[in-house]
Amino acid sequence: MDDLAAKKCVPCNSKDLRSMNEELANELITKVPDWNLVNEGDKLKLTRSWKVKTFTKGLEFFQAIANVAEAEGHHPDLHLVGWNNVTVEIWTHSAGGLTENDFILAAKIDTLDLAHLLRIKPK
Ligand SMILES: C[C@H](O)[C@H](O)[C@H]1CNC2=NC(N)=NC(=O)C2=N1
Repeated sequence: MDDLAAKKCVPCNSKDLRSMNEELANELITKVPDWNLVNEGDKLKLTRSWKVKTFTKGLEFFQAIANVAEAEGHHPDLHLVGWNNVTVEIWTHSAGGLTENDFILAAKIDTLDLAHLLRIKPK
């Protein structure tokens, strides 16, 4: 399975875009091991959480992700809770579940250098 981060998302309005089954999702999640595969009432999603240094750095974090999403035409759900807790959820709304687009977006987000925005976990 080639490098997901090097791939391009396909338009979500293509008629043959179908959500994948859990078996394939369990295979693909190994390519983005820092993400969680969650099943929310039979809808599969990818999620990942971070702690940011400040509320405004959380917004910078969102902007960096938004730039990737806009370039791909594929968008995550962004949550900033309790001023410094960021959670990103990714799924394909038009397919009602997961498609390869979601894993591509997650892999591209993982290539971003956002360490300067994050609270370093105490060892
Ligand atoms: C026309 C365009 O492809 C759609 O509106 C896109 C925009 N971004 C999207 N992002 C996600 N995550 N799911 C979608 O179904 C979706 N649809």
